[in-house]
Amino acid sequence: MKAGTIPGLNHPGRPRFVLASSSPRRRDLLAQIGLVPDAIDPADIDETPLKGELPGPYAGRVAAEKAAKVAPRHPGSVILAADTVVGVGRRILPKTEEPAEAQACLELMSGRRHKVFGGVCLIGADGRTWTRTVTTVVAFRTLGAEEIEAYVRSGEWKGKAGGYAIQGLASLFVREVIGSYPNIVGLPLAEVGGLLRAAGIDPLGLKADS
Ligand SMILES: Cc1cn([C@H]2C[C@H](O)[C@@H](COP(=O)(O)OP(=O)(O)OP(=O)(O)O)O2)c(=O)[nH]c1=O
Repeated sequence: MKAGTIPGLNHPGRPRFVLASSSPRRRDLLAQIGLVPDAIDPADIDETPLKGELPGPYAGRVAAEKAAKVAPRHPGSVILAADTVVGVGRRILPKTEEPAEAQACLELMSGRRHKVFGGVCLIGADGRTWTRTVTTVVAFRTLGAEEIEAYVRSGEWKGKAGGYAIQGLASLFVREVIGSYPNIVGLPLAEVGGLLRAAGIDPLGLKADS
C-alpha cells in the first residue's frame, strides 16, 4: 500500500454509498476518513420537533426519517443520514436563520454547559437499519455582550444548530469538550466507522462484520 493512502473505504466491490445530506461539513468529515460518496442525495423532510420531544430522541428520529426518505431512491445502496441537535436541558435550540435567534442562543449558552446530540442512521444494502445518537457535552466560557455581537455579525451561525459552529470563530468560546469533537461538527466518526464496517464498507481495510 502506498504511504498515506487509506486502504478500505473506497475498495472496488464495496456497496454503493449514498450520503443523504446537503451539509458540506458531513462531506468533509467523511473525506477525512477516506470515504467519497457515490452520490449525495439530501432528504427534504419536516424537521419540526414533536410536542414535548427531548433533544436526544429528536436527533435520532430525524436522522432515521432522512435515511428512510432517501433509501427507496437507491435500492441496493448503503445510505447514511445524520442530524445535529443542540440541547440546553430539555430544550431543543433552533438551527438559527435570524441574527436575533443566534444572539439568544449564545446568551443562553454563555457560562454554562450544553449538549450536542448527533443522530445517525445507516441503512445497509440489504435494508438493515442502524440508528444511534451520540452525545457530546460542550462548556462555553462566559461571553461578553460585545463578543456575542461580533460573532453574530460574522454570520457563521447561519443554518447551524444552536447558533454556532465550533469549527470557526466559536472555538474561542469553548472551554471544554467532553466526548466526540466531530459529532459537534456533524458526524460522530467513531460510531459512523463502526456502522459502515457492519454495512460492508470497511474502514482501515478490515473485514466487514457479519
Ligand atoms: C453545533 C454545530 C452545528 N453545525 C452544523 C452541522 C449541521 O450541518 C447543522 C445542523 O443541521 P442538520 O439538520 O443536522 O444538517 P443540515 O441541515 O446542515 O444538512 P442535512 O439535513 O441535509 O444533512 O449544524 C456545525 O457545523 N458546527 C457546530 O459546531
